Amino acid sequence: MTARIEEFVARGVRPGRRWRAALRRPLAVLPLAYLALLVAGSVLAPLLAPYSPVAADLDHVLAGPSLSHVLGTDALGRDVLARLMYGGRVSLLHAAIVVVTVVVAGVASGIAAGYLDGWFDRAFTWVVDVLLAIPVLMTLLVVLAVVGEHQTVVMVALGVLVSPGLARVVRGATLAVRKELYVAAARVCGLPHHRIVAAHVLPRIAGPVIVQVSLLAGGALLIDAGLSYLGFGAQPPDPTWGDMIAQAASVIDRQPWLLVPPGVVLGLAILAFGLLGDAVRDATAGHSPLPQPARTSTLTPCAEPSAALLSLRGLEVTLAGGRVVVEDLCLEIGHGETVALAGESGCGKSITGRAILDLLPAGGAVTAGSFRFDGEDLAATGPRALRGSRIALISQDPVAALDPVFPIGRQVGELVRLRHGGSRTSVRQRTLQLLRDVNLPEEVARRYPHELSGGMAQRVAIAMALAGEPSLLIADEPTTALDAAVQAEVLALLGRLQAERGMAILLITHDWAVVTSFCRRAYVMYAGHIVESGPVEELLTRPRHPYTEGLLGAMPSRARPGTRLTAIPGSVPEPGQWPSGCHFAPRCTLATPECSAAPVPVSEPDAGHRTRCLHHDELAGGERASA
Ligand SMILES: Nc1ncnc2c1ncn2[C@@H]1O[C@H](COP(=O)(O)OP(=O)(O)OP(=O)(O)O)[C@@H](O)[C@H]1O
Repeated sequence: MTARIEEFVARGVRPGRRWRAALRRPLAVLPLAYLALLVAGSVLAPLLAPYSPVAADLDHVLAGPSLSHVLGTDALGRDVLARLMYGGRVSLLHAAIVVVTVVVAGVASGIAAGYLDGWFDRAFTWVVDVLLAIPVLMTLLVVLAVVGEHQTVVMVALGVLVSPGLARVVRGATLAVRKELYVAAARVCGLPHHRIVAAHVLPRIAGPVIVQVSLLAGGALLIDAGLSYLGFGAQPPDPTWGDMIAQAASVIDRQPWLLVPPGVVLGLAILAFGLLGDAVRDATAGHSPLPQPARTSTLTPCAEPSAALLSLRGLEVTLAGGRVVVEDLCLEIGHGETVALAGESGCGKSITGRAILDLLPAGGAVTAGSFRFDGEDLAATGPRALRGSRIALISQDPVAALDPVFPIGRQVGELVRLRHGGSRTSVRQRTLQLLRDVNLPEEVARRYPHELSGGMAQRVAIAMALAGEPSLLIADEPTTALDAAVQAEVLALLGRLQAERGMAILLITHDWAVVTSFCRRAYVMYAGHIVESGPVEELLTRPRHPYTEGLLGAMPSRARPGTRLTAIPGSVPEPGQWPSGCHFAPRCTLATPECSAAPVPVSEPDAGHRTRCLHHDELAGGERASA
């Protein structure tokens, strides 16, 4: 727990502060200043250089540093300082072309592959593997032989050849960020992909990208100098640093000093890029993502219309590896109704909620069933279009659903702007109103997620869910992580908002105390099946399934003084290990051979009260429950 809090704190350190602190260190200031000096000297060379880079002074060839030639002259009496400044224009421009190419080819493709996943990612991995197998230098020599005179093309080719390495890094970082709960939350809220990438993915991967790019920039300078040294670079009389080194090498026995200026300038430039990368790495340390992916679903057309807000019929959900985790699930929620989906851990409650939002784990899909929302059959489009606007989600871990690097006001405001548009002032007003609606003070807008308590974070999550004015809110264990007092406050808040806005709520929980205090109707789920459903009052007084009866028997609030709480023997079987027929049969005291012989049909012994039990008559009246 402590580690988790520390993780949140570390992740929540304000990025602006971290960057400013990192860039104030000498190891960042000095390289930055040096690179700025190089760029300024090169760009302003026509104004600042003391001589023309090609003006020969044959009376002063191979001269050492003097007042007239600060860095001396070369074999043709040309001023070394002037040639260094003009040479920087070519060398730095070439490095910039390589960097831009790498960023466009490597970063863009890496983000696309990591974010989109699926076939694009597979194709990307294949192409990157092929490109990585190509020897860079050999290929570059071939390019030089073909288009050697077009230095820009050569540099673009170099950029393309070295970009797969960066693309792989970017893909990995994006893949990790994509699995963060707050990215899933942003998708639930209906943010378009480009906005999610810009707001949540790019800031998180910027650190590793800048580190890689700074190292590549140094590498590009070195390769450019190498090519010039070999005579493949910009042709004389235009100076380049590599060409100056080559000329200095040819007269090293007569004037060794000539090697010093271009060698030192180039070496320090490469070192500066490396140090800058280190500073950025330090500035971005402490960001470690968590997993949680998603996939689309397929639905069949609804057989009959339904007046309910949400109607699921015969839903089957299969996860990666072909594991069926939800089977033949039927569920209805009326407009403005509060319904519970209750059951032990591992029964498939959360997966059902995620199927409704089309947010299943990678490899998961709805493999059978139909889905109708507000009279609309979603067989063709799936529920994705409803996310955020018509259906919203709040989860058990609200802090993880908030982006740690942005203040709350910005995160809520982003959704308000998306849903309602309008001026900055109106977005701000709506944002503050939403915070007030969930009983939070306005100053929370300036806070970061790690500065909130669990209850406050859950209120923020509720405010974000409300931004789209949804008709249905799926609340997945919204109070499990909170203490009893805060739990009651959050439930009271949900109840008030539900009454004020006429919003339906599907409350996923294993806590019967929450079900009884908050919901009118409940569905009881066991091992992928809905085993019983009906009004909460009836379920409490006359359970029609032994599983519901067992759960109620374990409720401390129903225990009689002097009696022991009852517990259901055994545990929920894993998907794939479900028994045939009734999934509960091995744990059931009423089980007979017929229970395991064939799938148990759903029957409706009382109006609106359904059960998947052959022996429900033996439970009717709650005799056993009260015995
Ligand atoms: N991301 C996932 N990858 C693989 N299997 C999963 C994943 N999420 C859930 N499952 C499996 O699906 C089944 C149902 O899980 P689900 O989370 O829906 O249960 P639950 O009833 O909501 O329990 P809990 O209250 O503990 O979340 C479990 O067997 C679980 O192991």
